[in-house]
Amino acid sequence: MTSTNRLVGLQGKQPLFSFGIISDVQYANIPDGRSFLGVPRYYQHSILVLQRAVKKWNGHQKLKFAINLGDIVDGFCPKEKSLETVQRIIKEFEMFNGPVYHIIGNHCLYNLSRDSLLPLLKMPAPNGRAYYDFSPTPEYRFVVLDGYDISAIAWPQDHPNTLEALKVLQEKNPNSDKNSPMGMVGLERRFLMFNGAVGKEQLEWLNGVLQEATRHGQNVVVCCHLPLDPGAATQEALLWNYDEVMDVIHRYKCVKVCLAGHDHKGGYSVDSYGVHHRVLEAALECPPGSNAYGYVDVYHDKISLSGTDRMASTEMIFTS
Ligand SMILES: Nc1ccn([C@@H]2O[C@H](COP(=O)(O)O)[C@@H](O)[C@H]2O)c(=O)n1
Ligand SMILES: O=P(O)(O)OC[C@H](O)CO
Repeated sequence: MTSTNRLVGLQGKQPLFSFGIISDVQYANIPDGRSFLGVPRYYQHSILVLQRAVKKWNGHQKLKFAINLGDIVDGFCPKEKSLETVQRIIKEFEMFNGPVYHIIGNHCLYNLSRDSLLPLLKMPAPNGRAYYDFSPTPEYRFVVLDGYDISAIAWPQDHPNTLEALKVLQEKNPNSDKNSPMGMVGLERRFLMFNGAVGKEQLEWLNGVLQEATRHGQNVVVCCHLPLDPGAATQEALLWNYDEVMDVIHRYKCVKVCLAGHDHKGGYSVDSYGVHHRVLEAALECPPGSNAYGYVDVYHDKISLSGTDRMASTEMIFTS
């Protein structure tokens, strides 16, 4: 037995690879505030959480990449400051010694148009898309979904995707404030303007990626700003067509874990097909001095999230 093997034996199995994770930084250089429901939001402190995350990730030394689950800037950021604020946050992410994979969130889109946002976030996606996949090792594939593909906040006002989204909201949400779920019942409460859907073309693309991953025997992690399982998030935070996306995912056995942000308190569930859903606690809601970030160890048979402070640790063991 070599000394390395002995060490592995003592410490348990070594991960195939590891990566850093954070969500909903929602930084703005404005006084602290509260959500609509009164939850405190620490707009200026959140950048410190991000800085501490990056420092920790760099100290770890073995993280292959980091994932930002969306909403790096807050909607209350004064619009004349949007560009410099987004650039400032991206610079903080760039202090990480490795690639960072970004996902767009509603607050990003309140600040900048999709066209200006995407080049700044340097997504590895062709044709101006905000959905993509990457394979950090032969055993794994990551799929990043754009939950604001069909959305009333993500495209020019006359864009077909905006018009399609407005039609959905008109049919599903009776309120004049389309961000209000007032009077809406159960899962129908997700039809809010700050959410959106994955369009038909993206669904077909997802199906193709999962087919290919299955052919290559890869495990898949799906990431989306908007949660995909009612068990892991409040109804008001779900992707409009989470059910259609999950129908595609459940056709295959390769998707083991879905990661999301948006629902700031965080959540965790395992659905009836054994897919793990982990919604991450927001950096924005960390009172000064506290944190919400983590790193994830990836194995053949499980994914283990080690969270800091407000981000709970979660061991996700695969059932098949
Ligand atoms: N229960 C709710 C939640 C939200 N709204 C509307 O959405 C806007 C954004 O909400 P935040 O949680 O990000 O503050 C808020 O300004 C409300 O218009 C709502 O009506 N009811
Ligand atoms: O981060 P926000 O302002 O989009 O809030 C999202 C809600 O918490 C979803 O329930």
